[in-house]
Amino acid sequence: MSSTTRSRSLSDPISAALLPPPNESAADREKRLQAEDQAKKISDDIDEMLKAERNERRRKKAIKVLLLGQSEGGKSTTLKQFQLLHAPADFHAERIAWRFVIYLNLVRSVRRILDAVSPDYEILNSHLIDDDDDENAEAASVIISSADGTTSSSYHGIKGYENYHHRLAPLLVLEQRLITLLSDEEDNEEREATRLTTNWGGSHSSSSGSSHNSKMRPDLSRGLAVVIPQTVIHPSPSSPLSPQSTQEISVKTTSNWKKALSLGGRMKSPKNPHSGELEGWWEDPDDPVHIINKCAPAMLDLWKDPNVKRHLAEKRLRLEESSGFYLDEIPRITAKKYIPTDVDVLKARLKTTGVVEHVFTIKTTEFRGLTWKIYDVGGSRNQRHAWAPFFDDVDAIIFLAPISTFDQVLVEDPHVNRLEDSLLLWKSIVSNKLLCNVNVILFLNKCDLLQAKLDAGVRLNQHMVSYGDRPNDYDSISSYFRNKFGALHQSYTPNKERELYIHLTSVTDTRRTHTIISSVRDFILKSNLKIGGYM
Ligand SMILES: Nc1nc2c(ncn2[C@@H]2O[C@H](COP(=O)(O)OP(=O)(O)OP(=O)(O)O)[C@@H](O)[C@H]2O)c(=O)[nH]1
Ligand SMILES: [Mg+2]
Repeated sequence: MSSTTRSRSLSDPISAALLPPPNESAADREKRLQAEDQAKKISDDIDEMLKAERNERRRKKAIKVLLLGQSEGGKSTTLKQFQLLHAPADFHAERIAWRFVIYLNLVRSVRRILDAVSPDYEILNSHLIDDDDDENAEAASVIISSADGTTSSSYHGIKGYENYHHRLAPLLVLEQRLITLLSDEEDNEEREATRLTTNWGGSHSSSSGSSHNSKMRPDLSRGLAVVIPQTVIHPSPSSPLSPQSTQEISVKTTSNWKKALSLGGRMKSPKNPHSGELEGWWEDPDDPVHIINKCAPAMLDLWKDPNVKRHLAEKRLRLEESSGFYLDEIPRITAKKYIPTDVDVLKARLKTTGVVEHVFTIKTTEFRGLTWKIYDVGGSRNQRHAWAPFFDDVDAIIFLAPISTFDQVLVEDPHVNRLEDSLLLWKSIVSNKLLCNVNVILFLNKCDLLQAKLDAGVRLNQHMVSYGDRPNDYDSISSYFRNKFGALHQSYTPNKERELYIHLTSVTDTRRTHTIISSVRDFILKSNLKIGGYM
């Protein structure tokens, strides 16, 4: 240390105290400098130790992120993207298990079509028929006779309905089997929950699941749910449909379903000819693929039938925009040796119940490995009570608002517009005092579906009067939503310093989502370190 560094202002009492004594001898000076050097070394060592300790603490502390938003908003899909980016080996190891969910999603789409073109559909919806509408009035006359039991084969909406129903009946039976497969056989508690959740079992759901990890919080459930239509197997084409036949239901499963279904116990590769082992599921006569594969031509015929298409258009059923849509890829999905691609897994619809914790070790250039805990929650209304226990020590929230849903209603309450629900939910999150210091990142999601909807001529102002006569194009509408959500944050946040980051996303698009996730990850990391005083 040079003496020039000590030329401090005498008005500073510390500087004055540190000044060398007047008339200091050369020997004393040497001694003093040595002592100062030693003191500095000790101080540097302490700094170094503190830094190492801080790094260690930083390494150990998990960053906690909550994924929030309404059901079908894209939370679990965002989580899959995190996994694909940061734990690709795990993602790929689980890929094969998603085959069953994808089959279920496919069966569901087929069922929705069959229901929509069924003669009984009109019975269920007869209260909607406008007497002034000639076409519907004609349908109504058929309905009446159908209700009398006299028109079992006289439905003239789509020709060949009975034939389709007959050819596709095995799929409806398979549905039940797939649900059983997806529930965890080894876990009685979960199996009970599974049974309770399904209406065809005769009882009702206990929904927000039980915890399997005693260390987890009370509401933390590791359960996932397979979204499938309620299983109503029609005894005959003209039998009345259950009013709930197209309702979504959940089957609780544990994370074990992925392991259990990954490659099956009897499958080995390469196989031993004497062991009874199978090379792949396609050699197992009990595997669902055989029914799926056999029904493929009938599925294709149904989906390509111009009459069916016309009926769906009349009923404004745009299956292409619904979750878990695979009808455009029937030959590939139903092939005996089908292995789901990354995109297939991202598109698969699996409803979440409770709160599911996922732990990642994320490596960045700055950190060798930092633990991230990402909580994926169930977004439907009856699941939202489970969110609050996670609010107290969360570092960031990624809120997903699907903006393509402006013309849709909630599954759980058909009187509520889905976008209105998202806005209200957003308002309640951003105004929450417990969350006032939590970073909030907003994903305005399903932008690809928004674009498709606008291309199909759907007008926003017919569903949101406040939009007025502004242009009905993607750019205008997406910035309108950006401003609307942004303004709510601005008005209601208790922390006016909090910056809001808004991204327009389509979280099934891997390349773009990975770029967004990386920037969100770095932002969360930086602000977390800032708050912790590490930067
Ligand atoms: N086309 C398209 N599909 C999406 C997008 N985001 C999600 N999906 C699909 O929408 C469906 C619902 O997404 P999820 O991620 O399961 O929704 P969630 O928010 O987890 O829903 P809950 O678990 O019920 O709360 C899935 O089939 C996804 O593949 C998107 O941006 N574009
Ligand atoms: Mg989910």
